[in-house]
Amino acid sequence: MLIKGLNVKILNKEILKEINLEINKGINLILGPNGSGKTTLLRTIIGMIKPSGGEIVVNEDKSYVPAEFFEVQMKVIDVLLSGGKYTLERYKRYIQFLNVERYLNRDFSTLSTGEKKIVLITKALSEGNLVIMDEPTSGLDMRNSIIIMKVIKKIKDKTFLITTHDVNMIQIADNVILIKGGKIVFQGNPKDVTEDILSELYEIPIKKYEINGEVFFKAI
Ligand SMILES: Nc1ncnc2c1ncn2[C@@H]1O[C@H](COP(=O)(O)OP(=O)(O)OP(=O)(O)O)[C@@H](O)[C@H]1O
Repeated sequence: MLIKGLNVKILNKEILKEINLEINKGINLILGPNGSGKTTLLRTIIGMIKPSGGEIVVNEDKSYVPAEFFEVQMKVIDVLLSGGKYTLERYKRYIQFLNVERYLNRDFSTLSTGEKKIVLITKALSEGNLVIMDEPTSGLDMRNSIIIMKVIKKIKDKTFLITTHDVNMIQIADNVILIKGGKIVFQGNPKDVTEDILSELYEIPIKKYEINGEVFFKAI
């Protein structure tokens, strides 16, 4: 996917300013403070918001996991099949990986927040080649967050565009995009994300730690 000179205005306010991005296969991770424009960018890519300028070139099938979702009175299996594009066969792999079998005949509205999220992630992973996920690990416990991250990391043939507030996801990314005030302030290799860059992004001191070769960031 290619984004060229993208501008988005909402109620006459510039929310995204001159966004240029090349999004390739692997994990593309977007981080930025609250209100920086992450969700607006994802919503513009999926066509929910009309840009005021620029161009988005997408050649793959998109799927989307929103950060917040509406209650629907549907069985989980029908939520998965909604859209009517694919049969159940298509979903079996990730139903199994993410242990969703046990919910299939439950009413979606009766699931917990985290369980709902896992169902929607199962759907998105099964459907799209460009998988767009808004804070997929928020609301998930540590075990489920790790399971989702490991599953995503194992998938080599898809393009992921993921927003998060979890700076420790940086190390599993192939490409890191930092956004502030509607502008891209950094794009590149996770290894090049320094304490200084993150401290400036969030306007608090952040320190980098290495434990057994793994990198962690922590606000101090
Ligand atoms: N429909 C709207 N009307 C008015 N302002 C909006 C609307 N949608 C978004 N905004 C504003 O645009 C800015 C970017 O919002 P957005 O939801 O994209 O941020 P975000 O980076 O996803 O934030 P968060 O981390 O809090 O989820 C915010 O200042 C928000 O208040």
